Amino acid sequence: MKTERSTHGAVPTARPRTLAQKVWEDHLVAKGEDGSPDLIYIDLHIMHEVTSPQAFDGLRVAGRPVRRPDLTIATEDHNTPTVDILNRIADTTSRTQIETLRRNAKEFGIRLHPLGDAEQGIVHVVGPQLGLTQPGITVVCGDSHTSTHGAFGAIAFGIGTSEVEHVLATQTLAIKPFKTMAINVDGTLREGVTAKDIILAVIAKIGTGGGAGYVLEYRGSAIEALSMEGRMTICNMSIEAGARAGMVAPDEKTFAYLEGRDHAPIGEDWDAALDHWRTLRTDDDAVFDAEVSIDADTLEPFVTWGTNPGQGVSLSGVVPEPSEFADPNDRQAAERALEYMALEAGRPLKSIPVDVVFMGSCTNSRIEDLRAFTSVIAGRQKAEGVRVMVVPGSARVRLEAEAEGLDRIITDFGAEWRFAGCSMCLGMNPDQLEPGQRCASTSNRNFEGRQGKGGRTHLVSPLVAAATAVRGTLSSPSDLDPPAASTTQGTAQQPQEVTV
Ligand SMILES: CC(C)[C@H](C(=O)O)[C@@H](O)C(=O)O
Ligand code: SF4
Repeated sequence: MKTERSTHGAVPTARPRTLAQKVWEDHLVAKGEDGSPDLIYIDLHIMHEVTSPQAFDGLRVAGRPVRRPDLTIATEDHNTPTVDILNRIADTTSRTQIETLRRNAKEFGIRLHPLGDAEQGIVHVVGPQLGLTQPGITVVCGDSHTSTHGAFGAIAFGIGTSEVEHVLATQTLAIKPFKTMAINVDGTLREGVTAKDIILAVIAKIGTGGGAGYVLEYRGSAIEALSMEGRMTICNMSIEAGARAGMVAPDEKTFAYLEGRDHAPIGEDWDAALDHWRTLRTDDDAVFDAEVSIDADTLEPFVTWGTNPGQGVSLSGVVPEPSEFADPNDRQAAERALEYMALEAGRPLKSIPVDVVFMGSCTNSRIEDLRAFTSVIAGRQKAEGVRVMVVPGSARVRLEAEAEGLDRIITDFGAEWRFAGCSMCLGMNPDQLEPGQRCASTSNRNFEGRQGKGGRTHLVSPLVAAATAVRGTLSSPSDLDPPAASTTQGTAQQPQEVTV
């Protein structure tokens, strides 16, 4: 995809810059004067059925075409069922949303990956998988978790429906530059601790509003050690810390992930791209507007106990006492959350039983997430009475998982193996919790009713989700292992295990 903007680094500058500043300045069409927004060029616009209908209506009324259909791509994800996907969608609103997107894509010449297509899936899984998400580009979507794409060193953020219309019409966006915040995560993660635990710990530390107005740059040895999937998990949840965007500087892992993907540059273009991408790092002397540090060595698996993603603690801990919160608002929020979650302060988190385990969402539904999940459940049986749903992020992830035999591990375990989509991440499709049900979920939001009216959500990593599915109570894989002295699996200490 060739865009219309001038050469990379068009704004000559000697001052040390952060990664975000470099990418931003590289996309400036017009600099805003006196505090008014900048106009920036958008390289990639991804769309789904929920936030696009009014934007297309606006274009129709104005008689305007889409300026760059070739930089625009749509997929169906939120309203889609994850079983019987080729049947007529039963719910009228969902069906209308999907049919409207199909009509709009056809009328405006936009590439759409519908249900049943090999590239259909959650919008934030599809972009990277096709190699559309690349270092140094700008990515927007009418969806807050667009921050996911920042894992490649892109500036990627969610926009509202009127902005979607603006981007469709002009391929530009008027927006003020973000302030920059460094999130330094140094050290080595212990076994069983993952990217999801890092980001839950970051949000617990800075709060759900801590990142407001900033683009977060995750850096440090623990971030460098993560796979691209792990980096996507972290950037995905930047919005839950209040930030519109999160980024990781691209490195050899990024390039290796991209090479050979459908839309990755090839030949000389690849070499030229690499030369540019290698410049996309925060300069040594650059100064961030804010910095936060997290010690990776001491992190443990994390779990949320409340109704916002900042209300999280180590899984080995207890439900906190609201009076521990100094801020009266936090105290009140904790009281209300405990009531909604039907939990009492002081209760060990590992004693909490769940009804459902949801393994999916744009936070954790890529192939590596499924590998992590199945590595724990392989050869075991799910806890009795617990419903376990495994939903790949895209049709391609589903195919990959099946080629590796992961689907067999999942169904042998007693879990449901579904088709791709947002599924139980939010209550916009048939996959929902019943009122009062409690769920360990690998998704990113635990708001009241998020997974279905009256449902209760505990956000966890795929490893914790898997161990919880085995034991039926919030657990980490280390709870499943035999004592250190023994290496035998399926012994008397683990009656829940079934040897195959
Ligand atoms: C429906 C969509 C606008 C929304 C978002 O912006 O994030 C959804 O994806 C979510 O996760 O809540
Ligand atoms: S999976 Fe969840 S968070 Fe991601 S886009 Fe879909 S609804 Fe939003």
